[in-house]
Amino acid sequence: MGRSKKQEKDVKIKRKQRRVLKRLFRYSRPDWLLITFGTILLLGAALCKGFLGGFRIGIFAVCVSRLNIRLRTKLFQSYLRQEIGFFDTNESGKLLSRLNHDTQIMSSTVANNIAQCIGAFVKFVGTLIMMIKLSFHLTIACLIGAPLILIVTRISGNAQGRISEKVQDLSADASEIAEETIQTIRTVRSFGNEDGELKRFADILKQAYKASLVQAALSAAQKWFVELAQLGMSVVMLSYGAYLVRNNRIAGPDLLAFVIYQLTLGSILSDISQIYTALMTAAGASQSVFDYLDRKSTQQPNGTLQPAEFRGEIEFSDVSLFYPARPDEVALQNVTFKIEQGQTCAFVGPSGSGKSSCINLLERFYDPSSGTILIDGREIHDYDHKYLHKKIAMVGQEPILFNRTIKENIAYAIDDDGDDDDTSIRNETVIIQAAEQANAHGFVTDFVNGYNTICGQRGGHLSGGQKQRISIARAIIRKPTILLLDEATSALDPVNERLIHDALFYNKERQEQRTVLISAHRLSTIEQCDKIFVIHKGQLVEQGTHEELMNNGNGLYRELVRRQKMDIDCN
Ligand SMILES: Nc1ncnc2c1ncn2[C@@H]1O[C@H](COP(=O)(O)OP(=O)(O)OP(=O)(O)O)[C@@H](O)[C@H]1O
Repeated sequence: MGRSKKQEKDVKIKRKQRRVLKRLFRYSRPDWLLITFGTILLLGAALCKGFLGGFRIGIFAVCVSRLNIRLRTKLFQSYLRQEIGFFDTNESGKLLSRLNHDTQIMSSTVANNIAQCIGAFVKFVGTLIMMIKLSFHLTIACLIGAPLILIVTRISGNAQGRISEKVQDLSADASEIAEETIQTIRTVRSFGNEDGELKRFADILKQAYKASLVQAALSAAQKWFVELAQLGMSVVMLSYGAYLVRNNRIAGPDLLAFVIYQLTLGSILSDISQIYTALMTAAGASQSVFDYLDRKSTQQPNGTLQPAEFRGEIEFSDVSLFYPARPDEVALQNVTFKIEQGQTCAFVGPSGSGKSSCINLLERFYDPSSGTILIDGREIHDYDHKYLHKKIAMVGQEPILFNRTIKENIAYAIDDDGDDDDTSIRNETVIIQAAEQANAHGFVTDFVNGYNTICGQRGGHLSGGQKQRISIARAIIRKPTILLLDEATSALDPVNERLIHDALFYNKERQEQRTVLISAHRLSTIEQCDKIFVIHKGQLVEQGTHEELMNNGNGLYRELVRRQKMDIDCN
């Protein structure tokens, strides 16, 4: 019974409220025009706010993407301009982490905080003006703690910037480990060392996590300090405000308004402090990116020479080389030799003696530390970069193919002057010709997809010998005047090796005048060379034809040949 009484009472109250509301509306009826106008304004404002808010988010998203694209393109461009020594000392995983990860942090933080920074600044100035208008003395009292907040923010922001730099470095190290492990997964698997690599990776991430904890602690401490300082400022301001009211130097309502402004200013200062910290964190992440962006290649700039005639004479004059990664060890020492146009010459010598280094210098992967390299009597760096690499082609010790079709890999060296049918038919013909010369046509046509077979990452879908032959085809398709072969046929069986050597340089009458330089361990393959250079511990110790060198009783070449013959006989 009691319950129904309570319900009746509630119903009565609700009816009363409704009546009051209806009455209120009735009273407002004369102002319906103004109310309608106000409602329209309200809706309009809400719509505008929503529209502008959405627009703002969209615009900043676009800004982030544009900034990111610009940064990444510039950074990638800067990488491509660096000398090869740069890549010897800066691991690819690190470079990729900078390119993909750090640039993302930079662009998103900067683009998102710029607007907030400007907004906070405008609000700060506006609020300050209003406060000064209400009471200059109170404003001064209120701002007494502000410099302290700014100083602490600055110190903490800078420290967080440094930590952020460290975290980015560590995350680049982790990328490096992941990249290296994935690239070398066969070796890792063959030693069963997956756990070891995982541990290396996780240890670095743990270090990054520890640094992030310090960063989080700093940021929390900063927040507490700012809040505390604001509280202190409010206490000072209120005590002083009460004193001013008591002495009739400020009206009570003005003090109330001032308090509201002061609270607003406090939250703006807190925003500014957070924005500063975020910008400093971005600055930390940016440091290495900017270091790479600003880095100038240490290699001598390329020249502009593009002579109509390129004969292919090579001359090393007192050339020494110290690799940037090992600046204290000499790789080549005072090497001097001359190779005439069209000659086929070979570098021989024990492993690590400096054969590839000579070839690296001719590719301009490195500049000599001293001495000069002349081609057709002109210093190698005087030639235009593209021109030089059209005239000089190289097949390296570990030929790398792209993860494209065989056709595309061989055509990599062709300058496409259009994609019309004529060009592609012409290209197809030269691709097959080059593959035939490199003794690759046979095995390529045996594949189900022929020239459209995908080679896999770094050519991983092909055997070592197949990779070498595709690389040779890619090198000779340009009809280079100088051909550098650095152990380029080492993975082939002797029959195939002989066939390629015959096709490339021993049947000279079939060839255009081409200078060929071979670095080889299998000495039987280079006996017919016009000149053989014997390199030992970075020095050129002998040179001559096979017969001349064999006649040198104490010569290193004769000794190397003897040892190889013994090995063959023993086997
Ligand atoms: N990029 C590099 N950075 C630092 N040192 C290098 C680099 N490349 C080669 N070296 C060093 O230079 C020396 C000569 O190496 P090079 O590759 O020219 O020898 P090589 O005669 O071609 O050896 P191999 O017959 O084993 O291929 C070696 O001591 C080697 O360790």
